[in-house]
Amino acid sequence: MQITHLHELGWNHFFQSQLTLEALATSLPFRVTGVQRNLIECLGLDAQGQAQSLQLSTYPWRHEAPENHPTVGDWLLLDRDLQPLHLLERKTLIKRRSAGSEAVLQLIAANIDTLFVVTSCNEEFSLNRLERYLALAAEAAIDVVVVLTKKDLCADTSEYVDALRKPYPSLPIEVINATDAQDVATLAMWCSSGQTIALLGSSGVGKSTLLNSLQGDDGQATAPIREKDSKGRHTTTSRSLHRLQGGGILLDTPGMRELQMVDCEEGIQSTFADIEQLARQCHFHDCQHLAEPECAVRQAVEAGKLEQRRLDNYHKLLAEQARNSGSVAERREQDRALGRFYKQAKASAKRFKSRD
Ligand SMILES: Nc1nc2c(ncn2[C@@H]2O[C@H](COP(=O)(O)OP(=O)(O)OP(=O)(O)O)[C@@H](O)[C@H]2O)c(=O)[nH]1
Ligand SMILES: [Zn+2]
Repeated sequence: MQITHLHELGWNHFFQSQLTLEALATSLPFRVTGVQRNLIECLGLDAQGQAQSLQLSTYPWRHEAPENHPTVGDWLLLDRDLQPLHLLERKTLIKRRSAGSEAVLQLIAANIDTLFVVTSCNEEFSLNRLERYLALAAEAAIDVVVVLTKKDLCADTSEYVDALRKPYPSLPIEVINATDAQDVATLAMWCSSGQTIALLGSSGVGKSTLLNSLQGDDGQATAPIREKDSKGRHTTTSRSLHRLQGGGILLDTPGMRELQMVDCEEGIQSTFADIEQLARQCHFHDCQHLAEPECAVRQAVEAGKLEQRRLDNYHKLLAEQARNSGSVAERREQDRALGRFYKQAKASAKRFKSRD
């Protein structure tokens, strides 16, 4: 990816304002384009203003909590010798619980401005799934645009739009044929220079198709680009960042799939603001809206004002997030305890050694 100005990578006032004038003059911001095991890939301008893609070791972060490790989309400050100084504060962050039984917090992506939640005008469309995505985005404080694909294969798309409009009147919804570049141009206003976008959606809804259409003639840029690192070695970089026709950046990482709710209570609350509002009229202030008497939420369901499905999903997502957050917190505590154990073991080993 060729760049001549950091703005093309998404650099803006939010990040710049974190730097003192001195830091601005003496350090170099690089954007993280990929993280693989012990290597961080990043892209920026060197001291001569030349575009550079670099691979750096994650070693300086080895003692940091998972939340403080670099992730795709992060801005990393380097010194003039291209050595890492520190990460800049994130505008937004998407995280998840890792797959498998181990409850480890994984960072998915940082500094996304707009999330395109992609779903199709067919049986794949699921309000439950959309509510989950909306809660995740709300928790990360990322703006959402719902993109309904495959309109060309659907006789009447209004039922899908209406189902979303009712609970979310101000949510931007775009109905498109993802294979048609002209149609996809309706998304241009979110894809201008300096903007970072990500796609979220199930397999087969048209994310890759949409990416290709948004890239226009630059479509081939989807393939990994080989660039030289600071030592002149060839590296494959920028695999997760794609430049769009409008100048924006699309951040595409495998981790966006199978997102689970972690630390997401506020996101769920704002996504289900109607239920939260009704809950204020429940007789018990800690009403769970299950079997309590004088529950305004259940009354709304009985009166046909609130879908039973929506209430069920609200309960399900809250339970899921409580379970995941709990286990992540437990896991953090275990890690901390293990860290203390290692430290103690090291200290006593030293003591024994000094006795020899
Ligand atoms: N007719 C039509 N076909 C579409 C549209 N969007 C996607 N498709 C087709 O649907 C199939 C799946 O699209 P992909 O772009 O591969 O879906 P994806 O979301 O990237 O899927 P994963 O890579 O599995 O996550 C492809 O054959 C596309 O050509 C659309 O709006 N209209
Ligand atoms: Zn209630």
